[in-house]
Amino acid sequence: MTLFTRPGHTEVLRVGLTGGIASGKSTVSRCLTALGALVVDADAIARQLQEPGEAGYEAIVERFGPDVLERDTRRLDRAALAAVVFEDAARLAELNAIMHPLVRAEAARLAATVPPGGVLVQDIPLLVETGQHTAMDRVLVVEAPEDERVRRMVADRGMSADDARRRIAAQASDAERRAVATTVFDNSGTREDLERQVRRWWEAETA
Ligand SMILES: CC(C)(COP(=O)(O)OP(=O)(O)OC[C@H]1O[C@@H](n2cnc3c(N)ncnc32)[C@H](O)[C@@H]1O)[C@@H](O)C(=O)NCCC(=O)NCCS
Ligand SMILES: Nc1ncnc2c1ncn2[C@@H]1O[C@H](COP(=O)(O)OP(=O)(O)OP(=O)(O)O)[C@@H](O)[C@H]1O
Repeated sequence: MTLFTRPGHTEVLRVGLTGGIASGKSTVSRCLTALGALVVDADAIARQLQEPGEAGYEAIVERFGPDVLERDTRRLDRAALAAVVFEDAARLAELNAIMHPLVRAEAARLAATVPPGGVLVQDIPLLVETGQHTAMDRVLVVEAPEDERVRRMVADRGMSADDARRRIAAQASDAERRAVATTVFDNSGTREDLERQVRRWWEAETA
């Protein structure tokens, strides 16, 4: 995919993309990738760092013990770890303290590959919670009604409604994200509606 460079600009436009779980961030990032942005996905980096032998995996096993591994494969049992951390704020803070510095370092390495005048989009679910919005030129927030997000998590990811609500409770609120947004995308309609909002934003920023 060729990266877009803004005519007449040499500086990189740094864009933070966030939203609550299952709000539609991946849909927005796919659209921005197709338009020519470099999208750096914090969830994908975190998962990669949790592969056996990687730094995140090693630190998690040391801190959380073998109960968070699948017995046969020795890979991280994501559901088991999620059950532990989304029930207990102190354990979630321990996991965040392990993962966030590692994710930031890898994200910075990838971000450095954007060309002058390019558009860098950092897709960070916890952008506001981790204070990283202050380093961005723009902050894009995707919103969808909470009940609809819970419905999507239950239907598409096999989560229980209680698990879905616990995960929402571990994140900032829509109001907290909205307070730092430069643009809010409304994903209460169709995917096409959402993509139309993204294209409109892109055209205004890159004209
Ligand atoms: C707890 C884990 C094992 C659950 O894995 P699972 O496959 O179920 O979820 P996945 O990683 O795909 O994340 C899905 C969504 O959950 C939410 N979420 C993930 N981690 C966190 C967290 N620490 N706090 C609040 N919400 C979170 C985000 O909205 C994210 O988009 C995993 O999310 C994890 O290791 N999280 C810690 C690292 C982290 O903070 N990642 C978020 C961005 S850096
Ligand atoms: N407008 C929409 N209408 C119907 N389904 C949608 C819409 N937008 C997104 N979805 C579906 O809802 C789910 C969540 O969307 P998506 O994966 O884009 O959210 P996300 O914010 O990236 O989630 P996560 O926080 O877990 O990374 C997906 O299964 C997606 O296909």
